[in-house]
Amino acid sequence: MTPDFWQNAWQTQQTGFNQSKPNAMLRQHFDKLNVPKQGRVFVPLCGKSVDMLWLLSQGYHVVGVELHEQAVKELFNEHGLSATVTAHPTQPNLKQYRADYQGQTLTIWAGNLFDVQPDDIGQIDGIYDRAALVALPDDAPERMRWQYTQHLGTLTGYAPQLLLAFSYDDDSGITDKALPPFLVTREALDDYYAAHYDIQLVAKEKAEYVSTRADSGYRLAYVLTA
Ligand SMILES: C[S@@+](CC[C@H](N)C(=O)[O-])C[C@H]1O[C@@H](n2cnc3c(N)ncnc32)[C@H](O)[C@@H]1O
Repeated sequence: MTPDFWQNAWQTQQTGFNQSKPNAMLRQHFDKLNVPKQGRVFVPLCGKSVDMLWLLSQGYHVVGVELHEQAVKELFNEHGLSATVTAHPTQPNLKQYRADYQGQTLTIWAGNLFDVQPDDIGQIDGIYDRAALVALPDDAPERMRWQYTQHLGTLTGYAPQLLLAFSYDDDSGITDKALPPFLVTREALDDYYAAHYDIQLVAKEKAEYVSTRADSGYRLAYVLTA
């Protein structure tokens, strides 16, 4: 999806992906990454997810990237965090928001993930992908999802990753492929990541609602380790 699509989604409040409380699969499976306390967790396409507050509360520093700057401001404001805002030294489209939270640091780059470089985010010990990979299409010629996974690897050195995804009961009936969230099959995951990670499906839970299409299916949690 283009940046315009997401800016418009936020502006028109089509943000059904926002959660009111920390994700159950995050809480249950994040420790499988073995990220040391005080380690640094990267949250790509982070929105204003409360999952980041949960990660901070567990003793991790969090680094996120989000296109929609207003969402970043809301994240800090809604949790009573006073952000220090800094311009990027060379990239005019990036702005850093930073605050301390319970002894840890929350750093969010407001801007496009593809403009962010490894030096901007520093050493990363773990990655949390919820509604990031599935938010991107993979149609040729852009292959945005492929580009995302390769850039994520460059940014993080393929740090261990908790990746949340979903599947439908019956994929054959899904015809609307124009809007996110997109189905990411195991074959596609292997294509993106198998050269760098061991990919383990650690949970598959039946759910009545797995996407904005209201199709029932399964919530999936993958742990990716080098
Ligand atoms: C489906 S939402 C998920 C947000 C968050 N991960 C969550 O769980 O609530 C996808 C988010 O990615 C952001 N986004 C999309 N493309 C982006 C890009 N290229 N760089 C940074 N953020 C992007 C959108 O603005 C949106 O907030």
